[in-house]
Amino acid sequence: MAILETRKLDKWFGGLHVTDEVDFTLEQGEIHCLIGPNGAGKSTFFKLVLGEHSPSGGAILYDGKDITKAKSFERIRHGISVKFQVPGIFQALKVRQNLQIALQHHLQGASLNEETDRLLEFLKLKDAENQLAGSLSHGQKQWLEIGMAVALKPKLLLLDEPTAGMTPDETHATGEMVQALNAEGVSVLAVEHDMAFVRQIAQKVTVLHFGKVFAQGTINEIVADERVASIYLGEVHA
Ligand SMILES: Nc1ncnc2c1ncn2[C@@H]1O[C@H](COP(=O)(O)OP(=O)(O)OP(=O)(O)O)[C@@H](O)[C@H]1O
Repeated sequence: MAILETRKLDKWFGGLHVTDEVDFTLEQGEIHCLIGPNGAGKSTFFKLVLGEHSPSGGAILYDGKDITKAKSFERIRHGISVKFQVPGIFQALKVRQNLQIALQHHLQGASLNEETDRLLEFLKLKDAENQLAGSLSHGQKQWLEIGMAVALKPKLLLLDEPTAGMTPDETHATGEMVQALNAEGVSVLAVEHDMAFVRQIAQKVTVLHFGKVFAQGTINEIVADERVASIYLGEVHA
């Protein structure tokens, strides 16, 4: 069963066709990566799924329900959570306080503390729990941001370039976190440029090009596809 489906999803910005009749399916329990050259429309697709842009046409279904016209906060309440490229953490608060702000939406008292501890361990931030979030390294900030998204107990986690600016070790550790979340039942849609990361986590890959679905398959199928290689070299036009 699909947790997320788009049908002929369309978005124009003025005369620019940025999302072009995209039919996309993300199965329940899947880790699905969205790749494509700069300007392919990946972030726009994300924002359409989140309700930050309204589509020019087509439909978005989440867990079998039509959410095309639902507000962003309603989508989040139904279990869609997102980590954007730019950390949205509270820099002047401690790491622990950041997580508690997100967790207190559904937890209080002892269980709030227990879950904060569990999440700190999971994010490899236990030693940094009393540091101000603004003083964390770039990679640690990204993990805290993932933690803030995970704290909302999503069924579908959207990750926009979660490993941007990370070292290879941090990238690998992030992949392990995503896989652990997935093992707990979270479906994941990630926009990512780092192909090592995509290879590590993706069960399915969709390639966008000029706003259209250009190719879909396993990572091995995608890297073996010469047409996909050529769009990154700017040789193929839709
Ligand atoms: N709010 C907007 N208004 C007008 N044009 C926009 C807007 N947002 C994005 N675009 C344009 O839409 C196209 C797709 O942009 P988008 O950010 O979705 O691509 P992307 O695949 O995420 O790119 P990147 O990998 O560089 O982040 C680009 O040409 C961009 O300039």
